[in-house]
Amino acid sequence: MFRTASARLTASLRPQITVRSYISKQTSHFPHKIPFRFITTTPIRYRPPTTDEASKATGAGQQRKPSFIAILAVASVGLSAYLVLVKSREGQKKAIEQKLESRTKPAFDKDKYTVVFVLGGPGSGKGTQCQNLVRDFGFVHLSAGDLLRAEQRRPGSEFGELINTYIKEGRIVPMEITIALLEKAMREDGGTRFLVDGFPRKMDQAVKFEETVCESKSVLYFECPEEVMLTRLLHRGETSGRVDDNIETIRKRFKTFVESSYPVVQYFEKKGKVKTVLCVDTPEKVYEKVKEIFKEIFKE
Ligand SMILES: Nc1ncnc2c1ncn2[C@@H]1O[C@H](COP(=O)(O)OP(=O)(O)O)[C@@H](O)[C@H]1O
Ligand SMILES: O=c1ccn([C@@H]2O[C@H](COP(=O)(O)OP(=O)(O)O)[C@@H](O)[C@H]2O)c(=O)[nH]1
Repeated sequence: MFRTASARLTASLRPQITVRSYISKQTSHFPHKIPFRFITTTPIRYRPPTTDEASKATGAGQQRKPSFIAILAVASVGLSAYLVLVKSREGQKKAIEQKLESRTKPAFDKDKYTVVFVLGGPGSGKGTQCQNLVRDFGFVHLSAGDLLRAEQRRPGSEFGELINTYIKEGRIVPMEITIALLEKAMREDGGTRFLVDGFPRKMDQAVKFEETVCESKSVLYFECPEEVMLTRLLHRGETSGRVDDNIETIRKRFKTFVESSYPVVQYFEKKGKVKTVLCVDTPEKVYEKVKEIFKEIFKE
């Protein structure tokens, strides 16, 4: 990480040094002083050097080797910037942690707010079905992945690089960040019925969210064979522009799902909250089953 930050800094500084020294040489030596190679013993009429000759004489355009001191200076600037970023990121993470720790009850009362967790492997169709539920049941769709990607793109975000790294590696972003984003989105929306899509993906997230934000009413679980999810994700990857819709990251996401996320489904199963839908059929057929389940749970 440090290397990347300092390398980027070096890269961004290097052209400026070259351009600046080129300009200062241009103004101090040319045209008042004629470069040495244009002074000859035979008197000739002065002709201004061509751009090519001038640049050869001044050394502009040539690859300069940065001195050791310059490299050291750039590296230490890079390191300091990186340490400041880490300190402020850690500070912010700690502040969220403390805020959550200090709560004695969830921020949202489960009798006034309805939270349904929508779980399933990557590419099982969670997002697709959530859109149908928003249309027919007046739910607000909160995709944890979308919220993380938005935070990653937000200019000035302390977590942008960290989120990008976790997503690219198919790992689960530290829970404080995701929980804070979900809670903020719930507050800002002002609705009362939420589909929390793709979260919780790990036991610590499940426990912390229910303790501090809101207890879930139900869990919708999309069961899907890996080969089917793989085909869908590779197809989605052709247009999604997502850094994780590629074969290498997809394999890692499957592993993370089996090791960390499936235990969450089992945890809620023991509590009798899970409704499972097999989703190898067409989106329309899958939705028929989902709709029946929602009609049953939310009949009013
Ligand atoms: N039942 C389905 N049959 C075929 N393709 C589907 C089905 N459901 C979703 N898809 C497609 O598969 C891809 C992954 O679906 P998506 O809803 O984004 O999954 P998830 O949110 O679980 O990652 C998308 O390109 C979507 O259009
Ligand atoms: O609570 C979450 C939800 C998502 N992610 C990250 O976001 C990626 C994409 O998740 P999303 O739900 O958008 O897509 P899916 O994997 O379900 O297709 C995951 O692989 C994780 O790296 C995370 O860290 N925590």
